[in-house]
Amino acid sequence: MGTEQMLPFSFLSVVEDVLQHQPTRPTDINLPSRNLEPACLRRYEAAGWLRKTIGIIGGKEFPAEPCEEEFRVVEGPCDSDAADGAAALSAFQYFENGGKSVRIVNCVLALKAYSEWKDRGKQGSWKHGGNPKPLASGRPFLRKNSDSFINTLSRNTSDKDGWTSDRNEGGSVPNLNALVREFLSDKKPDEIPTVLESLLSKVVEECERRVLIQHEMVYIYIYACFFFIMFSFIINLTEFSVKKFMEENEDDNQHIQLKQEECYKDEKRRMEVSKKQQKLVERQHGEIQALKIMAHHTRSGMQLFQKKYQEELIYLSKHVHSLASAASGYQRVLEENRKLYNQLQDLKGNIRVYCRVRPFFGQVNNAGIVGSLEEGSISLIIPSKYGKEGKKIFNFNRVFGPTATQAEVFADMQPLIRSVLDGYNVCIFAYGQTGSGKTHTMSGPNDLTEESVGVNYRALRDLFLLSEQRKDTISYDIFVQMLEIYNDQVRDLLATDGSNKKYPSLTGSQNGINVPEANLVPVSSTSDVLNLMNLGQKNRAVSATAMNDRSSRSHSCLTVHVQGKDLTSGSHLRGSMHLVDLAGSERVDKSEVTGDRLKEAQHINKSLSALGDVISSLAHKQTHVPYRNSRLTQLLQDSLGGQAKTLMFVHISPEPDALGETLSTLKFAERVSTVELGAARVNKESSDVKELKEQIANLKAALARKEGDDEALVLQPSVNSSPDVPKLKSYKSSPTRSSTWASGGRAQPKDDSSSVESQKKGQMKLKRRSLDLQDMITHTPPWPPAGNRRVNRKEEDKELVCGDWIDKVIVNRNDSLTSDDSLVGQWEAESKQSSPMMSPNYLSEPSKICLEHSFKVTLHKKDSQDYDMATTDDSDDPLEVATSDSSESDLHWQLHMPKATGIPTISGSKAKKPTNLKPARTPETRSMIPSLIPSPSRKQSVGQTRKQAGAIDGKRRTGNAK
Ligand SMILES: Nc1ncnc2c1ncn2[C@@H]1O[C@H](COP(=O)(O)OP(=O)(O)OP(=O)(O)O)[C@@H](O)[C@H]1O
Repeated sequence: MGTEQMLPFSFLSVVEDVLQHQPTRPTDINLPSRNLEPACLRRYEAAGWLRKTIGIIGGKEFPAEPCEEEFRVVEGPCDSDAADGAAALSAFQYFENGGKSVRIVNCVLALKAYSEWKDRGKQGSWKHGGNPKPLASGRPFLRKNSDSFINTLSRNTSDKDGWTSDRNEGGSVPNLNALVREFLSDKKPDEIPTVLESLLSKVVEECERRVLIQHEMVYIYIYACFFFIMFSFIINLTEFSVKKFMEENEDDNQHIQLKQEECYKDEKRRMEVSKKQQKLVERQHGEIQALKIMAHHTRSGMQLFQKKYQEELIYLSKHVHSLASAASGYQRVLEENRKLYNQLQDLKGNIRVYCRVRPFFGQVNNAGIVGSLEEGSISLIIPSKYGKEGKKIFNFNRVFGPTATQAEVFADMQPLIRSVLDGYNVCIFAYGQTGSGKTHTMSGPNDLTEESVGVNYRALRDLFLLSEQRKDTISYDIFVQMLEIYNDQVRDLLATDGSNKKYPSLTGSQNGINVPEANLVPVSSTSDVLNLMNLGQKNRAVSATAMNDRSSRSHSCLTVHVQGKDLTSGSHLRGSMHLVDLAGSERVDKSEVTGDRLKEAQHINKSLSALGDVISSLAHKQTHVPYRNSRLTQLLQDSLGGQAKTLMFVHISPEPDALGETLSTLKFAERVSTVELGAARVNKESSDVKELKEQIANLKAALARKEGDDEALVLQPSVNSSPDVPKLKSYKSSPTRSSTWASGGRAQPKDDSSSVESQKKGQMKLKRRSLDLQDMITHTPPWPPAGNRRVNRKEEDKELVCGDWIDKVIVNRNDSLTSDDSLVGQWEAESKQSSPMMSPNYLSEPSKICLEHSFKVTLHKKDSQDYDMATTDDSDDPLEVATSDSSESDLHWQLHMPKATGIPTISGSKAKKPTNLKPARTPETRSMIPSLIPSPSRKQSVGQTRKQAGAIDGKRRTGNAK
């Protein structure tokens, strides 16, 4: 029992198996595994029991996997329980793996398993040796678990009913009793004990074997289960681990995925960024390319531009060069223009006017009434009380501001001064109200320095310099006179004897010397000049002390006379220069003075207004210029008309309270600047001319002497009976005068202010002067005395002809016949009174006219060229003939007169009359020339002309009487 209980199988089954496995008894399904052959299986198969033999259990073939078939045969080695167990295990595994049915052949354990499976009511079929039936579909009968299987086996072993019922149910398997009977039925009784014994022993053996096998199986199962469990555990564990790992990894994966996604996104972003960058790079590349192209273009453009620029630069440099040369040319042209302008001025004889503004006393930067200063203009700021408020502009040749230095002022007038050495007469006078700086400009301030010396000193220094430079070609003699005009009286400032000598009337110019009686001092150096200036200032100061500082109320005149001799040609030239410092131009009413001061002011006014009148007459080209209205104009006569170059320095004060005076000063100066004096003439004559002139002078002197002798016989009583007539001064040099100085002078025609009485006196003078001239001819040195004689003769002639002073006027070749005739008439009227020889009656005599005609013809022939020039140019020889004592007309006169007259006596004297009858190209003489031309029209009109002349003369005398 115990064994049974212990055994996992039933004894009966063992018996049954032993019985069944008897080789003698065939069985359809009992396939002893030990001897089961494949042929047996095939037989089963052929019987339809097996659909397919899957494998051979026993270690050779084993179904590794479930097949598609419904039935299966699991055949084990069947030689041991272990093999059965293994087969069963295979079957279980088969089910486990999803197999649908199994047929286990000759497998005890499998049978037991079937039994257990049956007990559970599982569906399916289990055939052991029976006809196989198809199993219904369903779950496998065995559990997966090995432990449960083992338990099942244990239970099945003790469960006999299950087995039986199964057998019964099948009906095909005989029970043990039947088996035993069947086994014993064919045995003999005597064999039974042995058979039983052997059967028993077989059963025991079988039992023992099975127990053994069962034990082994148990162990094997235990091990197997253990391993299985372990394996399952490991597998589960592995699965778990794998799952866990998978789960864990899932996070990681998610993380990684996220990261990857992020990375992907980053990558994507990076890709996008890189794409963008790529695009940017591409774009920039494109731009760079474009820039490169542009740079290339620019470079080529630049090169082109550079090339063009260089070309232009070259062109420009050429242009600039040409411009520079043009500019320098322009400068030259400007300079040339300036020179031409000056020449034009010279030709026109315009009085040049320079304006100088004195500094505002005590206020350095105060311009006062001066608005603006330019080179040639000045504007004054005019307040309303002086009329129209605003700026008034005055134009002059030059304007010097308060800062202008003495040197600058002198530089501009230097050429003018130098022309003195070329034989011109020059007059520079300073005009302006008291205190405006006239003396400062002309002489300089009281404390003289090298810089502050005035134009007087500078002019003389310049003259010395130039004369020194020219000494190889021209030898110069320079003389100086200093005169003062105070209260219309001339005084010699260079008198050394303190005589304070006055010259109430001026007798006329002698060789440009208006006051021959005054000291004429030779100078050869600047120190000489300074000494003389000092002397002049001293004399002036003496007078000033005596006469209550009259320096500003007198005109002072420094006259420089220059005589030059060309050492090569022998020609002579003569120039003079008046440097005049006028008295203040302020009005009398303003100064509110009385007594002597009033008288002084009146004289100043008179002289300045006479100056104004002269200038006005010159400006209006009037035929009559009233030079003799004042000593001042008389003194400046040579320099204010005809041949001189004249410069006026107008001075103004910038102080507002001087505005009225400044305005009138500037207006006057502006008027002066419009005056045309006619072209300046150089006082130059060749040695031949000089010689001839001397001869003329000699002849004239002889004629005059002869004439004088004749007249003396006639007029002796009347001359002697005229004690009032002043004795004519001889033209001998003063003690200080140079021995070389030509004291001969040109007699100026008298102006219309002279009275008829003076004409009579002139006749007296004529006689006396003729005597004097004879003296001079006898006693004076060859050249200057000759000139002297000539000039005196000429002067005498003029006086004889005119009998009165005829003011010098501008030469105007367009003067109308009427004016010519009027002048002729005037002359005739005057000459009628002055001398019977000059009367129209005399002129009308046929023989005299014939004489005149022959003279004129000769003169005309000889001087035709000159005369022609005279008709086209104001600065022609006839003017020289008319106005200059170096005139060549004298020469012709000398040359032709003897031929014409045959005797150089009174007829010659009379023959001079036609000279005075020249038409008024210059009223003095030029006017006479046409009258001598045998023009029918002119001749026809002689009577008429004379009538007109008589009428005008009547008028004039009336005027003179006034
Ligand atoms: N350009 C100048 N620069 C400096 N000082 C000057 C200038 N002009 C004139 N003066 C000064 O002004 C003062 C008056 O000048 P100045 O005596 O020359 O005037 P004036 O017109 O000659 O007067 P008057 O008619 O009374 O002789 C002097 O002291 C002189 O030095």
